[in-house]
Amino acid sequence: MVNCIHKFGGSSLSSSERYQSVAKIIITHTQPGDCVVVSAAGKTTDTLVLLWQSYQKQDTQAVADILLQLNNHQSDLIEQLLEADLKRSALKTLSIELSYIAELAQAEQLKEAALLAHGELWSARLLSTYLQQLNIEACAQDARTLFTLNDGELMHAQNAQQCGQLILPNKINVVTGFIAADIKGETVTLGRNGSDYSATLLANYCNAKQVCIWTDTQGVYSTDPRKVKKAIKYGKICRGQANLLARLGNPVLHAKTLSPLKNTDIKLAVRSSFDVQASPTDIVKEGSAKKKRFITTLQNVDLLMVEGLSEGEVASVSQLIQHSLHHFNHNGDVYLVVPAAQTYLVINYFAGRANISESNLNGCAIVAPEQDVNTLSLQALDLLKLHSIKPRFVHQDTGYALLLTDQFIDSDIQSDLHDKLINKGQEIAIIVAGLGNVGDVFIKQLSAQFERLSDDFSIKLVGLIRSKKMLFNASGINTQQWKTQWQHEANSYQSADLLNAINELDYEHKIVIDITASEQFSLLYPDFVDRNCHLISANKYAGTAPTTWYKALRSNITERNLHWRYNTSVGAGLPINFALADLQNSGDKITRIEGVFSGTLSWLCSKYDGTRPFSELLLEAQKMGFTEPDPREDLSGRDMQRKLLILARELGVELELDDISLSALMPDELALGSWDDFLNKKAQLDAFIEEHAVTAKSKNLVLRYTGLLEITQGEVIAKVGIAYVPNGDALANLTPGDNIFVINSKWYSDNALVIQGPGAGREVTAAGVHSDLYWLVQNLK
Ligand SMILES: NC(=O)C1=CN([C@@H]2O[C@H](COP(=O)(O)OP(=O)(O)OC[C@H]3O[C@@H](n4cnc5c(N)ncnc54)[C@H](OP(=O)(O)O)[C@@H]3O)[C@@H](O)[C@H]2O)C=CC1
Ligand SMILES: N[C@@H](CC=O)C(=O)O
Repeated sequence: MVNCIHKFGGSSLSSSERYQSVAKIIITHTQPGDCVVVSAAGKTTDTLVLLWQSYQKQDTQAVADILLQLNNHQSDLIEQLLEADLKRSALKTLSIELSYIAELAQAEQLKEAALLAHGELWSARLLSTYLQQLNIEACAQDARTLFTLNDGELMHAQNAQQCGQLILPNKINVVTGFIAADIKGETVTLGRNGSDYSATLLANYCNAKQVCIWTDTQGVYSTDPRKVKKAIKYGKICRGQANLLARLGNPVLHAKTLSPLKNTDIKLAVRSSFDVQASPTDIVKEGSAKKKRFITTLQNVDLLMVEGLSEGEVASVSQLIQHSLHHFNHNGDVYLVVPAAQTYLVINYFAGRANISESNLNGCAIVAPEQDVNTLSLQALDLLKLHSIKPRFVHQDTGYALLLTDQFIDSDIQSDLHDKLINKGQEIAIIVAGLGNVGDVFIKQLSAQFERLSDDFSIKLVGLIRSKKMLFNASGINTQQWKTQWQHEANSYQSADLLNAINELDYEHKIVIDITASEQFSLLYPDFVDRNCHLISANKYAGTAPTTWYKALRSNITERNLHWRYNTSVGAGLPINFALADLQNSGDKITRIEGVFSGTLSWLCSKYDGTRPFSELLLEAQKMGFTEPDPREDLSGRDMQRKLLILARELGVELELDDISLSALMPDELALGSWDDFLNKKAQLDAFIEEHAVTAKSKNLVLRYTGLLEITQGEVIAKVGIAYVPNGDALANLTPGDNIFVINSKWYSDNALVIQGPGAGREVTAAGVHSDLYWLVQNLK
């Protein structure tokens, strides 16, 4: 039984390293009986086309040179991948084949399709042999034995039978893409990019459950991500829109690819073979995904007016020029959009029934939900006018608008169109983890925040997560009544349930807001990022994770154009991270940060005067929502140590948590055991503090808990701990609960920059998380 047809394009097989990556994907993502459809490696098809053209021009030197080039490329791949007998035999077969091509060329008997077929044959043979070398049951399948065409038409019933007989249920079948045979057994091709078509055809013939197209992009985007940085990757798009896109300039999918899936339940996914963890774009049946907005660009096309176009003619002419074509009715006439380079072939095909209406046009198409098309088309026209672009032809139809001009639409204009038309009205899904002190207040403030942001986005709270239960509702949770909904609908969950729920969300943007203090939850960040979620953290664990993990997370976030905000992880609502980023972005160099970075310890030390036991004050601070869930995180200095590490990393200093020296504000033994054990021993804490306070007082100083980060000529001093501070010192005179950051830099060298204010508390921290959310959403625009 064929479960999945995987397809790997040329870029996925362009080097021996790429073959190795593909083999890894096959090992982890296939089961016996599955098929792997392959294209020619790298630019092999282009080289074979060049060979064909040189042969036609009878340029024997070029033919010999290109054959040598092909030999070198294939031999290198074989040398690097195969061993011993397998290598010798593969090199021998290659040499025989290339000699045979040379002989045919000399005898003037080369045939184009049979020549081009070699690219896919080489890929299938090499990959299957390499898999065998890795002890995987694999075989190469020549698609000319599976797909037969009669007079250009696929013989579906016969092909399904052939596939049923030849696809081996106990092996990985590595099948050549792009090629087929006619009824005489001669090689024919399925057109440029025909390998995707081979994969969906095979899925149809084998009744597979799904097709996975592995490519060099991460999926289907709202526009070309190479030109528009803020292009949005969609998790799901429906087949109708995918079809339109294929005909209107989006190169990821080709119109033909989708046709074998019509009226079937076969799933189709587009995903990256370069970034296997990245979530795919699923191309789903009509109605199974919301309609999305896209902008595609067209370059150098002609507009042909065709008389008496009959059914099937567009498919035939597409096959002839090996390009997806779009046709439409406009004011009673039928038009075809044709790549200018192919116009003469199309005109010939229609033999007097097609005329050029406009030539050498560029343009763009806006594909959108039907109800939005008219407004978007008008907005696009206004924007193009602002860029002094005059359209020559405008057409609107179901689900799209086409604007053609004889001017060039560059990537700046494309970005502007994208910002104003596509980004506007996008949907953002918010998932909040942690509904304790801060989380609860954050959600209370959420509906007002939604209102502030609703001009540009439609934002919904879709997930609430605590340690044991979660509540997910893809169409939105009522922010005012979430507690009632929680009581009735929250369910126990495992991490996999949470990740699946996020996978299913059909939103342009997803933001996971972590207001837990859980290391376990922070370990899911890479999975969230793989699912294209932006992150906001009040939680400090990810920001203080071991450097390798932390760096991998950061680079993954950057690669996917995602954002990670964590301002409240240091200084609660104080804009410390903003300030540091701003100073550094303006060319300053920070050399020293000293201060009190714990609201809890600030409050406790300022409040403590010996009249009440320190432990009593600690319980009060806990009640006020200042402390960590386990206040010993604060007393141990660990929490402040984390904050110092986050600050250091903001300055580009590479440190691990334990590189920051620490002395605790409690006896070490109190760190062990449960919270109740701690409470039973609270007298030890009280005695410890009293002793320090008395010693400080005897020196006319006061007890504080401070942190220091100093960077001088490559030397880093990083420490947190107990300090005795003179009464008049800024660190001594804080309002209880305040944090203070005394910053020295190139510009603030003698007179430090000071940021001071409440450094803990439900309201300020929740407001700080909102500030991160606001920043993030503004940066999605
Ligand atoms: N309080 C403050 O003033 C400030 C806090 N912060 C940071 O904000 C975060 C939250 O603090 P606070 O609200 O006081 O903490 P609370 O203890 O009040 O709340 C923590 C929440 O996290 C949930 N949680 C715990 N483990 C997990 C898990 N594995 N998966 C999902 N949810 C989990 C808890 O769920 P359950 O209810 O099921 O236990 C609870 O709802 C902390 O990281 C803290 O450092 C930052 C600045 C200031
Ligand atoms: N326990 C923390 C809360 C914020 O991180 C503190 O008071 O510093």
